[in-house]
Amino acid sequence: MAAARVGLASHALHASSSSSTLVRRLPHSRLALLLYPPRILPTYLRSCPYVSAAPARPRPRRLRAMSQSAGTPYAAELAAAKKAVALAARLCQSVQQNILQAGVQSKPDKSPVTVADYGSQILVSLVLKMEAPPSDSFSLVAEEDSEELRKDGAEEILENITELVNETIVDDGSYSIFFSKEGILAAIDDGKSEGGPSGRHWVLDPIDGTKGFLRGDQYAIALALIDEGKVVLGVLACPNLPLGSIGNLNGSSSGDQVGALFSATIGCGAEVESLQGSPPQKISVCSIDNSVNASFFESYEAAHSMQDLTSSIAEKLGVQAPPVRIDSQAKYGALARGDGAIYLRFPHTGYREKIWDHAAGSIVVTEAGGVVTDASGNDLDFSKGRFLDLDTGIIATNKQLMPSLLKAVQEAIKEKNQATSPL
Ligand SMILES: Nc1ncnc2c1ncn2[C@@H]1O[C@H](COP(=O)(O)OS(=O)(=O)O)[C@@H](OP(=O)(O)O)[C@H]1O
Ligand SMILES: [Mg+2]
Repeated sequence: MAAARVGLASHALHASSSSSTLVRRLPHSRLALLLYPPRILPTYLRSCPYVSAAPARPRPRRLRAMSQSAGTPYAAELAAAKKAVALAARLCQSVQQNILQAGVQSKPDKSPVTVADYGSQILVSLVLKMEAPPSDSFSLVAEEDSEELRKDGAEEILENITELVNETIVDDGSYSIFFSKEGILAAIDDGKSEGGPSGRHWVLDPIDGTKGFLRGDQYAIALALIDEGKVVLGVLACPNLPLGSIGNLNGSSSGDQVGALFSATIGCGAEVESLQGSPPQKISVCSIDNSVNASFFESYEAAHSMQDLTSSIAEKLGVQAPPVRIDSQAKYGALARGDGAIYLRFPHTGYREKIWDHAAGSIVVTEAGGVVTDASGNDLDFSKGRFLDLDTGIIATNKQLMPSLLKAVQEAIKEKNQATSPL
């Protein structure tokens, strides 16, 4: 089956270069740092050598306050999470725009994505520390750490990250904070938490789908909160995903707007809004109950999922449509709003799934009425640290299709194992 490809580089360029409603212009306050009591300031913000008040700049572009339903559980955390990923998305968009303009994607050079990865993680960590309600201790389980940046030869990249982060903060205007290089390294290492079954842990993939990011295609900034071992909220910023459906599966959107922000809080449903700040709309998974009419998502990268197995599953279900291959957790977002019916992810043997690749996406889908399980039908367990301890793969769909999907998955796996096992 030929795969439909959702690549929207030209939309991304358009979206990020347009005069954006993502921001509103507010006077830059040099006093902002003083508004936060020292006990909730990040360590690196309390240490004078690392940061200083940023020089005032004209016309800061402060991120618009995101919607927040007071009285709902985790409302303040959700507002902070949305603001964090939207700010990080802004940094990523500007880097991706530069990559595409410079034509780096045709001759892969990992350094721009590295700068964006670290920059995104620093900004998310900063916003969470500044905006989320203080808890006993701040715990962030994130993909990046500073080890590589502390090595000889990494000076230029560290310089670039520092500059980019500081520019993004000044441009936004919410905080009068200026990172030194040491502050940047310390902020990255905020993400070294191991997570676990007790307490609260933020879980972050600063750029999920790095290969898609480099290609100019889909990627996501994925942030979730785990409370006592359960994912309780998730946000997915997908800067290149059309705000409307990609249901026609040919890569073009039903409208011109690009940049979707998915969010979900446990027990409160899932929503999508524009990354530029439109009112959130409730979303739900599709209601298809006959798999013949279903379409399915899988990884864009063949190395990330066993496509022979997914095509055998699709065949057993009678799926007619070609697979829709999208990078990153944008797949979960698209599934949650009914753009497709099934998500299949079957990494090659030996790969261990990380919690930041599924925490945000899975709650967006379950709160939209879907089901996310491993290949044996077990719920995903986010309480075991940085890895998911899984049986074989991850599948997601609506409640009606799950029984037949599980049956097809188990049959296809059995056949594959029989075909590969020595006699
Ligand atoms: N070998 C292998 N097998 C399975 N999965 C892997 C593998 N290697 C990486 N990864 C993880 O996949 C993340 C990207 O998600 P997807 O596979 O859905 O998207 S993509 O098609 O690769 O773009 C990708 O996330 P990022 O590293 O954040 O891009 C990885 O965490
Ligand atoms: Mg990832």
